Amino acid sequence: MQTIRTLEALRSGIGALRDGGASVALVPTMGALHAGHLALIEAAKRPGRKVVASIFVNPTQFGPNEDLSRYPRREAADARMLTEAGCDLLWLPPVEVMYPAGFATKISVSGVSEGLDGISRPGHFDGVATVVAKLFNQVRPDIALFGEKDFQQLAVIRQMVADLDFGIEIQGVPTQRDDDGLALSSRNIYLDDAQRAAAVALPRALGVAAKAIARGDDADGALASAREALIAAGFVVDYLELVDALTLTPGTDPARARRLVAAAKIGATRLIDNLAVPPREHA
Ligand SMILES: Nc1ncnc2c1ncn2[C@@H]1O[C@H](COP(=O)(O)OP(=O)(O)OP(=O)(O)O)[C@@H](O)[C@H]1O
Ligand SMILES: CC(C)(CO)[C@@H](O)C(=O)[O-]
Ligand code: BAL
Repeated sequence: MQTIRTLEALRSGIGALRDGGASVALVPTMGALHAGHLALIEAAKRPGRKVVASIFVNPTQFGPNEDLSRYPRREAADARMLTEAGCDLLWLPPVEVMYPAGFATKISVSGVSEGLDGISRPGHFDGVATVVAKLFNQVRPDIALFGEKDFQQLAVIRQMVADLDFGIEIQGVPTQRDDDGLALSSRNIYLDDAQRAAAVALPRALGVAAKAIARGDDADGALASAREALIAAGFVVDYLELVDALTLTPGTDPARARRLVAAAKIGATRLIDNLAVPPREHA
């Protein structure tokens, strides 16, 4: 696997990968890789397709009081994991390559980016959309893969790609979880043992609520119980909502696919998770 840090080398590296007619898949990440990221690499692999991963801790998607400075950085271990996983090229741009002096453009996706994390993390999705658009223009992949763990991010990117005619296929990959159900996340390393043990309440509460709502129980009651379970486990709940899986607006129509989405803090660590609530037949 080649590790590349300049745009010139990236251009020739991608050109070499495409030699002979291969297509290119891109897996954008912020590094500190875990099995969730490797599932994206695995899902990207196909005969006749080369896999490019990017690692860039994007400053513009972090709020002023967020964890940019302490976000885990483990370049060498990440490169080893990607090599073993069969990745063909690692794009590791320095911050001055992504945001040279005078950089002045912002991509802002309205609608799907406005609720949920869009409220709690103002400017976050502008930062994500802008850096992903840059990564798309730099790598020019045929397909890009993103995790469903960041469900709203996936919706924002799908909207941007459709609106701006990127012509890139976007594939969502199901959330990979630890044995007890906690979604894998680079931020899980911030949790101490007691917090890690308590964190399992998040997928559990979502699981109980999703089942109740799917069988037709009162959704507001199920959401309230889930919030109470999180508080009892020591979380401060940011949001726990039932939304339409496509528009991310309140999910009141049981005949449509819905998603339970949550963000909650345990200590200083903010975790997110979500679960599908399938449409009810004959609803
Ligand atoms: N558990 C997971 N299952 C599937 N995909 C995942 C998982 N965790 C992260 N991803 C995906 O990997 C890509 C890169 O994510 P990122 O590098 O931010 O990792 P992360 O674990 O989500 O980090 P963070 O803890 O900062 O949210 C995103 O598309 C994200 O949705
Ligand atoms: C998509 C992404 C790489 C953009 O910085 C980031 O938000 C992430 O890792 O999910
Ligand atoms: N995994 C999404 C990136 C972020 O939280 O900033």
